[in-house]
Amino acid sequence: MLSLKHIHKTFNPGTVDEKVALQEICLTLKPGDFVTIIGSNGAGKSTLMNMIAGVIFPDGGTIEIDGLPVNHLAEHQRAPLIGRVFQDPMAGTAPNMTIEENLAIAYSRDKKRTLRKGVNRKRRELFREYLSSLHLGLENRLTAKVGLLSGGERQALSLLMATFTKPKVLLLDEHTAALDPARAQLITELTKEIVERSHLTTLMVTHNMKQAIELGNRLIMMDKGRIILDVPEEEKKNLTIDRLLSEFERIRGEKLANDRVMLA
Ligand SMILES: Nc1ncnc2c1ncn2[C@@H]1O[C@H](COP(=O)(O)OP(=O)(O)OP(=O)(O)O)[C@@H](O)[C@H]1O
Repeated sequence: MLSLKHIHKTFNPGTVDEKVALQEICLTLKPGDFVTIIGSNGAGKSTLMNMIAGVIFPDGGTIEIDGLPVNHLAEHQRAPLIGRVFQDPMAGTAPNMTIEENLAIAYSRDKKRTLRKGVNRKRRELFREYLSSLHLGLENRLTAKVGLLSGGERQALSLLMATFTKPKVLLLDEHTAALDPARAQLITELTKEIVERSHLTTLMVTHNMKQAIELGNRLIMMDKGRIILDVPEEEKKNLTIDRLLSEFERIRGEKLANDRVMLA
């Protein structure tokens, strides 16, 4: 479903600011795989997500989504294939538009131009049904401006919008990190529910090791632009934070000096 082969990226090559962000990344996800990604600051996690989304392009290597080579497709050309939720709850929705208008945009993402009709009665019913799956009562607030929603409500809506059209790949970029613990837990549970229900192929970046262990069927750890650990489903079931930390120490020969990663 998602295949990355020998991906390299160096920012500002040949200058004093040269930075190798990704090196020799090879990663294949089967349909329905839910992979969590952890790693220290600057490990290359966001660069990897941006590369899959088409925000930045690799210097070398190939990216395929659902068998389609996408290396040279721009972000908007890949958009029908990809759902993405960012850390900032404000990032995925338009604050001055209503809930139903936001949903209408998400709904039309993979439709032909002729089918883009905005909101009608049939769609409103569909939106209500989808919103009620969030258990937040948003189905009764279809005409409320999104800017009025709380951070947690808005992130739940972003998640719904990103997954509405069942994208080939779902990218979750620390999407619970900006929420208080209760809201983060709610969004974590919704994520699990939606990903499982729609069998979505998912990559989730998180700094929370507990969350990385609990969610998904595979875990990868990145460091200095490389994948340094890839834990498959069976091993992941017995994984603990202590084991992850000692694996990091074993591979790197040093302790993981990163408070944000330790927060779990
Ligand atoms: N546009 C850019 N120009 C120059 N350097 C960049 C750019 N984007 C990222 N980098 C550098 O590439 C490296 C990888 O950054 P990236 O944001 O992917 O790390 P990350 O694992 O997401 O880190 P964090 O957990 O801190 O968000 C870092 O050293 C970063 O400074």
